Amino acid sequence: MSERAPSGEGRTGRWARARAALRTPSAPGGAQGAAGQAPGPLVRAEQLVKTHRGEGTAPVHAVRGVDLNVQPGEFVAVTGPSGAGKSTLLHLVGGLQRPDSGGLWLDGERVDAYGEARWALLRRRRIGIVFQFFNLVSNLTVADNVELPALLAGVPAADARASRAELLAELGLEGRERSMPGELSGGEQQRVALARALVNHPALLLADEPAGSLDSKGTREVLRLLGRFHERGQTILMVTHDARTASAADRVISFFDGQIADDAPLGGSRRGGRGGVSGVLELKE
Ligand SMILES: Nc1ncnc2c1ncn2[C@@H]1O[C@H](COP(=O)(O)OP(=O)(O)OP(=O)(O)O)[C@@H](O)[C@H]1O
Repeated sequence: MSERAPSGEGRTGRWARARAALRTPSAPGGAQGAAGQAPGPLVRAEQLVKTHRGEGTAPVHAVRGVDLNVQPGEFVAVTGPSGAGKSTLLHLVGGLQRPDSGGLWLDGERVDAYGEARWALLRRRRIGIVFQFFNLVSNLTVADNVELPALLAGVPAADARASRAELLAELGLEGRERSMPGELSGGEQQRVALARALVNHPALLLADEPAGSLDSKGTREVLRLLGRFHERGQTILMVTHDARTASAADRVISFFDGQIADDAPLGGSRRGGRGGVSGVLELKE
């Protein structure tokens, strides 16, 4: 790819450019605030409400009036017990589900009323998502899985190939391009899923229990990689029920019964702990 740097700095340079692009003035109040102003939140939610209604079952009030700001470059974990509504919140932010009421802004643009087609475009260009069970396309090779979102976004095939090669090398998957997902370990599959989520250089990476089906070695590896991309400026919003996984983030939101019960930087005065991937690695060693 023509913009590849020769010295192994390819992705670092690209992340720096992605960060710079994020800060280019365009929308008032968004992450791209006017020159000289502090950037606004990349994600802003106001009074988000989502109730699941199934036929013949009682409505479930999964998200009950949530206000949330995620700043560019933050690594935020949403943690809480099973059924608290964490995944529903993540799905709302990623447009996989629509709120019943409330407002949602991404990069300063109001998106809660977007239809499916606009959301699909937005996700393709600006949002990467990793899921607990990887969700790779089982009959496509590793290479094709990673290139697919780039090709769908209209990236020329040669550039998609170059990005895929660069990411797979970075994620320790060189030589596995022709493998099928079923031939890989869980940890390897999650790394492929991470490559796929990052191939279009999304402004926002959403992760739903990214280590939820991995053993301790796979968990350490995935959290280390998330930490590495975060250090380069990647904004990450991750949900997990596991406090140790959450400690990889630098801000932890406790979610309980559809609402935010606590919101604090790890290592901040309220928690007194220490955030960051090195913290979780020590805990898991
Ligand atoms: N599509 C749906 N239809 C009906 N109820 C749903 C639906 N999705 C989630 N729920 C319910 O909404 C509540 C919140 O679910 P959600 O998956 O958001 O919680 P969670 O905190 O992510 O839980 P877990 O950690 O177990 O994944 C739960 O009671 C769940 O059963």
